[in-house]
Amino acid sequence: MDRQSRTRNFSIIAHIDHGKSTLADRLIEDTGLVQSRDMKAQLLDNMDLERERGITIKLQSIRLVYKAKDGEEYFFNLIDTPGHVDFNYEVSRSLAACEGALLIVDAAQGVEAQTLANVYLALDQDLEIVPVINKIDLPSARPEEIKTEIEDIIGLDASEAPLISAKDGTNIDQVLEAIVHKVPAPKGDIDAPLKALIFDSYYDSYKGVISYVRVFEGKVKKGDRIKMMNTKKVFEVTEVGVVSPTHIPVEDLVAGDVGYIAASVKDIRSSRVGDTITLADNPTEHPLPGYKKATPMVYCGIYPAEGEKYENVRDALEKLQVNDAALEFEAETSAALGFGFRCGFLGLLHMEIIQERLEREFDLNMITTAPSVLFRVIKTDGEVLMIQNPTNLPPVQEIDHIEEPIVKANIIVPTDYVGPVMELAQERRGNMLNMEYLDTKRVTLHYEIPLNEVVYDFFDSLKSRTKGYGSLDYEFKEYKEAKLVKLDILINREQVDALSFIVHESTAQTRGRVMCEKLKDEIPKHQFPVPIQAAIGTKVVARETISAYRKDVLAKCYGGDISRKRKLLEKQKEGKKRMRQIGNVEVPQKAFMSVLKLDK
Ligand SMILES: Nc1nc2c(ncn2[C@@H]2O[C@H](COP(=O)(O)OP(=O)(O)OP(=O)(O)O)[C@@H](O)[C@H]2O)c(=O)[nH]1
Repeated sequence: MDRQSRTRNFSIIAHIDHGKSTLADRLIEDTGLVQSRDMKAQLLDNMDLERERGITIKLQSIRLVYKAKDGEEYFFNLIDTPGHVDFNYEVSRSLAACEGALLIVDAAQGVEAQTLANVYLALDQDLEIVPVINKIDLPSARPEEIKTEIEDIIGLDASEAPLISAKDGTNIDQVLEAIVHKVPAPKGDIDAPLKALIFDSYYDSYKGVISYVRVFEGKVKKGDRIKMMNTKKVFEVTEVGVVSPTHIPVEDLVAGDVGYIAASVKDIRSSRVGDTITLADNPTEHPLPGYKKATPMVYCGIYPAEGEKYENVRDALEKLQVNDAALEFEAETSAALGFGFRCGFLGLLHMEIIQERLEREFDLNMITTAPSVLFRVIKTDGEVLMIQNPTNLPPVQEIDHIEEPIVKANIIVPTDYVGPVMELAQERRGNMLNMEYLDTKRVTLHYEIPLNEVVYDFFDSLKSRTKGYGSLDYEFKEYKEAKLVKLDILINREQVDALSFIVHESTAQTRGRVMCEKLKDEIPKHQFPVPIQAAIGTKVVARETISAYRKDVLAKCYGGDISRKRKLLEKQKEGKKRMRQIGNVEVPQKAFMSVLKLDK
C-alpha cells in the first residue's frame, strides 16, 4: 500500500471536559510514540523549550505510527482543535486539514451544546464523523442510552461506536481500528503542482516562522522555492518535517501529508494562516478556499499597571498574536489609565485566556477595562461608525440611533432548570425562539440575545443557576437597533473614561447603582468626602458617598522610634503605587477590575 492509503488525518471533537485531551494522550501512548512514564515529561519538556523562546505553542498536530490488526503500518496525523464556543473559527480551520473526526461523547453527560456545534462544523467540512463514547467506567455511565441519543439528536449511526474509558485505557484499540477503517484515506495528485494549506504557524527565533501545513496536491522538499499565494512572497524551504512528538525533519511532504515547513520567514505576516503555499516555479492555478477571517466580537482596554512598562505589554501582545491570529490590538490612551491598548477578542473566554497568558507567561501586571461589543452607531448626518470603546461614542445630539450585535444562543439544560434559565435570559433581554426536547430529561432553549448581555457574566450565571449542568453555544446573527445609553462614572465629579460603558436604558440605573456600591467598597477614605456617581449624559442615576477620614499612619508611633516611622511611611508609599490618581482621589487598581463582575 502506498503512503496515501496508509495515512489518516483526523481531529478529536467534543464538548468541554468529555475527555478529548485524555483520549489524545492515550492514543499517543498506545501507539508507542512515547512511553507512558515519560510522556508527560517529554511533552512538557518540549513546551518548556518553546517557552524559553518567549512563546508557548500548543501541540498543534502530531504524527503517530500505528501497526494495525491487518498487519499494515498507518500514519495517523492527529490535529488538535480548541474546545470552546469562542474558537469555532479555529476549530473549522483545523478540521479543514482532516478527512475525519472522532466525536467524543461523555457516557454520563451525553450530547451537549458544543457537541452539536462541533458536529455541524465537521459536517460543513464534509468530514466522516466517528462517534466514541467515553467514561464508561463512571457509575453513572449509560452508554446504550447515549448511543440512542447520538442517533436521535445528531442522526449519526452509533451502533458500532467504541465504548471506552480514556482514563483507564479501556478499548482504546477499538478507537485505533476505527480510525483505520472509518476515517477515509486522503486523496490528491502527488504529481500535480503543490497546494498546501497553512492551518497554524508560530515564530521560532532560530528557524523563523514554522508553518503547519496540510498538503492537498503535489509535494514539497528542502530547497524548493515556495510562494505564499495570498501575500505573493517567495521563500526557499530550509526544512520540512513532521511533529512526532518533537520536530523531526523528513525528505519531503506529499499530497495527503500533514507536517511543518520552515523557510527562514522572518515576518509572521508573510505566512498567514489560511493561505495556500505553492511552488514559485510551478504554481498551481487556484488557491484552496482560505478561511474567512475571524472577527473579534468583544473588546476591552488593557493597560500596564503602575510600574509596568508599556513596551513590555506591546511586545507580549505581539508575541501572542503570532499564533493567535484572532487577537487584535491597537494603541489607545485613557485619561485615567494612561497609554494602553484596545484589544479585540473572539469572546469572553478568549479575552480571559489572553489576560491570563499575559500575566502568567509574560509576568505582566495589567488593568483591564469592562468588556464591550462592537456597536453600530448611525449618526444624524447618515454616517455609520463602528464603536468598540464607549469613550468614542459621539455626543447624544449627533446620534440618530445605535445598533447592537444579537447572537443566536442555544442552551441545553436538564428540564429541572428551565425556569432559572428562562429567568436569566429574561434579565438579559433574551428573546426565546423555541424550546426543543432532546429526550425526556433535557431541552434545548433557543434564544436571540444581545451579545452585550452575554459578555458580562452570562456563562458564570448560567453555570451557577443550573448547578453546572447548563451548556451554551452562540453565534452572531445580526445588528439590531436598541435603546442604548452611555453610562459614565464620576469620582469626585471627575468622569473616569475607563469606567464608562454602553448599556440598555432599562438596566442602566441598576448597573450604575451596583458599580457605585462596588467602587465605594474599593476606594479608601480620603480627607474629604468623595462622591461616586453614575450618570447618563448630565443626569445622575445613582450615587454613593465615601465619607471623609483622616488617615494618620504615624499616630500610633507616639513620636518615638524614627526607623519604625520610616518603615510605616515606606509601607504607605508601597500602597500608593498600586493607586491611580483621578483628580485628587486615589483609586486602587483593583477597583477597576471589581466592576467587571456585576453579580452581587
Ligand atoms: N472517569 C473518567 N474520567 C475521564 C475519562 N476521560 C477523561 N476523564 C476526566 O474528565 C476530565 C476532562 O478530561 P479532558 O481530557 O481534560 O477533557 P477535554 O475534553 O480535553 O477538556 P478540555 O481540554 O477542557 O476541552 C478530566 O478530569 C479527566 O480525567 C474517563 O474515561 N473516565
